[in-house]
Amino acid sequence: MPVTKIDQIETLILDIPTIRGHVLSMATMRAQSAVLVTIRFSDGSVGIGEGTTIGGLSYGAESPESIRSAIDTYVTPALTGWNGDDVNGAIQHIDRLVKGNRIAKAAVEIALWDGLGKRLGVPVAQLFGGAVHERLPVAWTLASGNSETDIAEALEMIEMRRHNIFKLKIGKRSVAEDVAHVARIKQAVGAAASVRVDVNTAWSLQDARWGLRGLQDAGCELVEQPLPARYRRAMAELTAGYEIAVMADEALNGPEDALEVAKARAADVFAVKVAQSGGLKKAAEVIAIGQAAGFSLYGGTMLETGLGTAAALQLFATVERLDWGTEFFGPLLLTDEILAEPIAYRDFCVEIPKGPGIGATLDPDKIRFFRRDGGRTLKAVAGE
Ligand SMILES: O=C(O)C[C@H]1C=CC(=O)O1
Ligand SMILES: [Mn+2]
Repeated sequence: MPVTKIDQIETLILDIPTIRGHVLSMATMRAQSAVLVTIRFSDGSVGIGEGTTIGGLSYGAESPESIRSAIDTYVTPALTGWNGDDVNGAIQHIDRLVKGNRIAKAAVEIALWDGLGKRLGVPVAQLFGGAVHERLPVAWTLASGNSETDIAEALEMIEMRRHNIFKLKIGKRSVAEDVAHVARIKQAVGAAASVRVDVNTAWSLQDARWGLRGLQDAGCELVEQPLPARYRRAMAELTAGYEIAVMADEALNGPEDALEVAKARAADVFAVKVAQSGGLKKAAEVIAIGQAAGFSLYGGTMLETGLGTAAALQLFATVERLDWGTEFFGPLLLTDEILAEPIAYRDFCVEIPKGPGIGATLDPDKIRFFRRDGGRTLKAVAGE
């Protein structure tokens, strides 16, 4: 049988508005920008992948533009002509040629797994040993910037049975204001929901000591990345010092970071993100390190569209225990769906898409409409 080669790798940026302003400590999102990767193979098969970050360069070291340019300039020439079935060889080759740029690598790797799964007629979960879940619990992020709006949103989500886990984005206001905001929301939802917060690295150790004490007294169950990613010793101090669970997010850029965080006991929980880990395989390694070191796990998102979300679901469907559930709600934050068949959310869970590859098919009209080079301006996309 002839080898199935990588013929072409195409990239484009999609700008899709969010349903409301998403207020994070480092940026307010009004649109999400996703890099879509399409790999065409010599047998006519196609694989798709997504590389997405949050708030331009305000979340991490990669931007939509840098993701696209890293792929076009360095990854594509190195992989053109490569055996498309040799996903491991392709990943290792790129790792030797390109340092960092984990989100760019993840986008290409997802498209490679998708192509392989489609050619074999199996879901990507099968390539990782098989799914052990059909659905996973899914959180929603309350980040309108206003307590009353957040409360109304939370109550509506509980009523619809769509979410009963809420992650509140804090760190923009003073610690005292944030704690009061969290307490108001927890009081409003009561025992019907789990309330957690994400500080996105905004606090100093001093802020965090007051913050964690106040949050746990308010009934908040978990605090995500209160301190900058490099502050492992201070994160370890917080982890040991309070009952509230501490979760590492920005600190986890791949398996090497996972090992360091584990060694330092610099969290209780790993938020595992496919993009930040550098792909599905690397995310599986982060998960393995977390499990081996006795950490709890959580499926994290970069607020990907349905495409990146479907890819993540393929991996997390294979994980035995996700004690803190997942936050794979990205498509629900966007005004429009780019998949021909949307990912299903019901009974407080997200369902693992079925079908070969990552289980996602694009709606070509939506891609045409939202592509950045389609002639529309970012401001028009955001409805300004
Ligand atoms: O975890 C983050 O920092 C990013 C993200 C995940 C959910 C959300 O609302 O923002
Ligand atoms: Mn986070």
